[in-house]
Amino acid sequence: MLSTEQAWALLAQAELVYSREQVAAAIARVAEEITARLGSRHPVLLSVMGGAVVFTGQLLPLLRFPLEFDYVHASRYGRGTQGQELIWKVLPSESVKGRVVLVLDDILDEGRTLAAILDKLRELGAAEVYTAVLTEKETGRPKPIEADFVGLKLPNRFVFGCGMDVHGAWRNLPEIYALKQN
Ligand SMILES: O=P(O)(O)OC[C@H]1O[C@H](OP(=O)(O)OP(=O)(O)O)[C@H](O)[C@@H]1O
Ligand code: HPA
Repeated sequence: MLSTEQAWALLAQAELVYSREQVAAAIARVAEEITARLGSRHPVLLSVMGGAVVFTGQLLPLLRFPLEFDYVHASRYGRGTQGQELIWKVLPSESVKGRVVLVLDDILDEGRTLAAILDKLRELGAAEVYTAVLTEKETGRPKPIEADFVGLKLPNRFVFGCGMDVHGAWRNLPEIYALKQN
């Protein structure tokens, strides 16, 4: 865990990538796109804990149509900055069977997390699966999946804020920052 001083030092040295106003505008646009595409489908929204917590909390009140809410918990970065094998902490519930499902996540980086979640949902018999991400990192490398709804594009840097953590800290920030490059 970072010490309190280390957490503040990381933030002081970081670069602002998107302001809270830019994040809010992107979420409002994504909400309109989701409404246009899924507003009549009574979907199950599946939030990927813990990173999607801020995106989910800001998006849901902008969706004025019938939906159900559930969550999964999968992690492959832990407190580090390099992805490892995906660890399932809470699997999708069987109630996704036959349903239109919209998966919400904070970031599409290498795409391995969402690809594994989509595989699991299809295995459980979801009828259609869509994905909405607050951010997508432009890694310059091919990804196993493409998101249906994307809020903001990110540079190929380690970022934090708006649900994304740096060594476990700063998910709570309303802006998005890039970690100082060494
Ligand atoms: O596209 P990928 O390279 O697979 O990375 C994206 C995933 O990484 C983060 O989760 P993390 O493993 O850090 O768990 P967390 O949500 O608990 O922070 C993020 O919330 C995404 O789910
Ligand atoms: O750049 C990132 N920041 C925080 N969490 C992440 N999970 C995947 N990529 C990132």
